[in-house]
Amino acid sequence: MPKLLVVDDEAIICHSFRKVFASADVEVITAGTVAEGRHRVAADRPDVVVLDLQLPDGAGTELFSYIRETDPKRPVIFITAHGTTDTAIEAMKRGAFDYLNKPLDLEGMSQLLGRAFEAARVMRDPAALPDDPTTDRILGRTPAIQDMCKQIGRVAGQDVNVLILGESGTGKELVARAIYTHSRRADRPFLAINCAAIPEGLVESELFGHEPGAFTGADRQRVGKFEQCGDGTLLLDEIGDMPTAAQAKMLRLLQEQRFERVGGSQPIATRVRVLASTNQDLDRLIAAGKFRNDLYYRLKVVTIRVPPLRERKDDIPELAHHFLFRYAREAGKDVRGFAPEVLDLFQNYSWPGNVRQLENCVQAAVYQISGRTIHPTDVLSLIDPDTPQAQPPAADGPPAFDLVRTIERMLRDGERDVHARVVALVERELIARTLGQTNGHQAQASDILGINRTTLRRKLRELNITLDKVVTDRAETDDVVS
Ligand SMILES: Nc1ncnc2c1ncn2[C@@H]1O[C@H](COP(=O)(O)OP(=O)(O)OP(=O)(O)O)[C@@H](O)[C@H]1O
Repeated sequence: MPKLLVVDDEAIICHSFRKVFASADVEVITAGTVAEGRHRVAADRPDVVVLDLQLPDGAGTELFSYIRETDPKRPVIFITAHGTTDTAIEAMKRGAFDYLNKPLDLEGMSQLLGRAFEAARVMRDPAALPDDPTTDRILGRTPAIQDMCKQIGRVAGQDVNVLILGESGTGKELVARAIYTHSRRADRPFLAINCAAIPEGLVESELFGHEPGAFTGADRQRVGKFEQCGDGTLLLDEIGDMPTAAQAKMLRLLQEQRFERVGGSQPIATRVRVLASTNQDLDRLIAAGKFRNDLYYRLKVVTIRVPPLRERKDDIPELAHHFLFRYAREAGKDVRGFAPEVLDLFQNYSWPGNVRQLENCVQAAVYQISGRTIHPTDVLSLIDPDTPQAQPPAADGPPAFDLVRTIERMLRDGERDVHARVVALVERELIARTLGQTNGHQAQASDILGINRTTLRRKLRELNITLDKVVTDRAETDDVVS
């Protein structure tokens, strides 16, 4: 369970944090003085620290210095009272994660803490290359993924900026973390910013900070991610969505290793290593005038392409088992494996959402089943039925499953809900094959099956049956699906 240490002498503040995180599976530890805070940091090793600037036996910045010395990566958030913001900004320049103003806004506070826990997780759980037995490994043995890992190994130790390209869910963030983990900056911070998730007008300020009065609402100075990151690594996720003004500033930063805060005129030097990633086609964005060509050329000196899952299907069984064991452990369930038909189904599917979709599919199946084995009926509704590869086998193809073997296995594995699941398997097979015989003609299939068309359509939807050739006459198109 993640641990949060709150160092504040006001009981009401400590109480607010306990209340906000009561239901969030976060252990909240509190301390009222610098000395006690120091003890708690050493004894409890919290993931995130929230620190009041003014404590009875000294300044919060004293404790902050101690934390920076012992673990420079641990996110620290300051609580500032009126008039202490400048000190908080100074702390940000020395690498604090952020600061909260009193009185505390509970919603803003829980969002900020969520980001801090995520940053702590990313830095704590290093992403590793396949031959490294630790933590979040990049799994896969296909040549495509092995080549990618070799490339990561080659560039990680060099201090160059890297552009990571790949479809959504292919593992770009994992690649960025692996580069960081294997770099000389692994003991420095790793921060990520998603350019698509920040309102356009705020991206510049988020990255470079701003001076008071830089724009309406900028009443105080703000330190941006580049200053905050020090000599760490910054991932600019979804860089294709970076607004044009921020792109111009980024270009200058990459050329000169300097930037100015928004509304400021004093150049600030930076040593941050920049990793950028996108799932967009940057060439197309350049052609459309949405992305700067010169910035692209600066970024793409070292480019890593993360292959889509459909181009490395041989990795699917390993990934699927990895997610199965991970989520079975998380759910506290004794799920042991996949029926062979499931792996066939996975191999024949195109996975438009890539590894993330496979992960979500396995996770959902693990959570919803009651037995020890995942069967086709447990995953079919989780795979996009419109993708041709997800279709049931043709009527004249090999049998999709052996009914007797399947029933025997379910009983042997001590599975539950056996009746509903076997009936669904049989129904699916029967309907798919009947429609195969009628060449997709639903009216004829209803006649053969002896069920009305509305029921047939409902079953098609419930059982996720899609058809190669559905003969849809006008009357059928007008039917209402119940
Ligand atoms: N090769 C891999 N081995 C193990 N896990 C992987 C692999 N590739 C991706 N994953 C897992 O798949 C999920 C999605 O990966 P990630 O978030 O890195 O994708 P992404 O390309 O950054 O996605 P997006 O473009 O949507 O942000 C994560 O949980 C990640 O750990």
